[in-house]
Amino acid sequence: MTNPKPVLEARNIDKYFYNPKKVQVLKKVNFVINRGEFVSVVGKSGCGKSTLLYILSTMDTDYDGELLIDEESISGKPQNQLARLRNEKIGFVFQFHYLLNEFSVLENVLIPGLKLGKYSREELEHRAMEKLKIFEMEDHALKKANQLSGGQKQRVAVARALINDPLIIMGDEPTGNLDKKNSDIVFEEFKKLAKEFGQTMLIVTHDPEFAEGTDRTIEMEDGRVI
Ligand SMILES: Nc1ncnc2c1ncn2[C@@H]1O[C@H](COP(=O)(O)OP(=O)(O)OP(=O)(O)O)[C@@H](O)[C@H]1O
Repeated sequence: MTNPKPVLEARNIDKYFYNPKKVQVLKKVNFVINRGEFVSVVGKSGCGKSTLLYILSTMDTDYDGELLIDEESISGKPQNQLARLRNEKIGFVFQFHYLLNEFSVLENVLIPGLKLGKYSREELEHRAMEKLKIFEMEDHALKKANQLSGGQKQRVAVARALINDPLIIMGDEPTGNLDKKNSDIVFEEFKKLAKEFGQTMLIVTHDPEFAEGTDRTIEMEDGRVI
């Protein structure tokens, strides 16, 4: 067995909100996600899951403790460096797909690639088609995003998250807005990414079935990992 390689590490993360009283919503959160792990984060509404994901995804920098991505401490880095790191290393899938309706499926998938600027437009189109194929969406590539069903849109959102070959995919309730049938389909796609591609993923979910299908579950209660 090769040694596990840490992709994401939270060390003693504390987070406070002032509304207007000071409230601590994350309390000494510690964990490591290793390469190839498919991990879910569960816990009751209000326990701090979204707050944690916001910090882990480098979008919220106002916390105490340390965050390491790819074995590098990123706490205290300037915003422009964080933006680049996010684009390069993290793929996002949210509850709502956030596709641009007036753009084609193909364009939606390649946009984060254009932003990163590592590949030419031609290469990106090729890569985008490859990602769409994983989810059997390649035949829809030239449709406008608003011509797709909810489940199809979310599959495109997952393909988009993969365009820059991220180190880790983070999801906030990626099946939360879908009916049972579509949520099952999207969940199967996540499982396929884990099994066939060894993609590292950290997914916040309310769905116990989804959590059960992941390699490991991080359970939160009142701002702590239990
Ligand atoms: N911007 C904010 N200002 C003040 N308090 C906040 C803010 N955002 C979240 N909170 C509080 O922080 C706590 C954790 O919220 P968070 O959204 O992280 O919970 P969650 O576990 O993701 O909940 P849910 O499952 O309902 O999405 C809650 O008590 C919430 O009211």
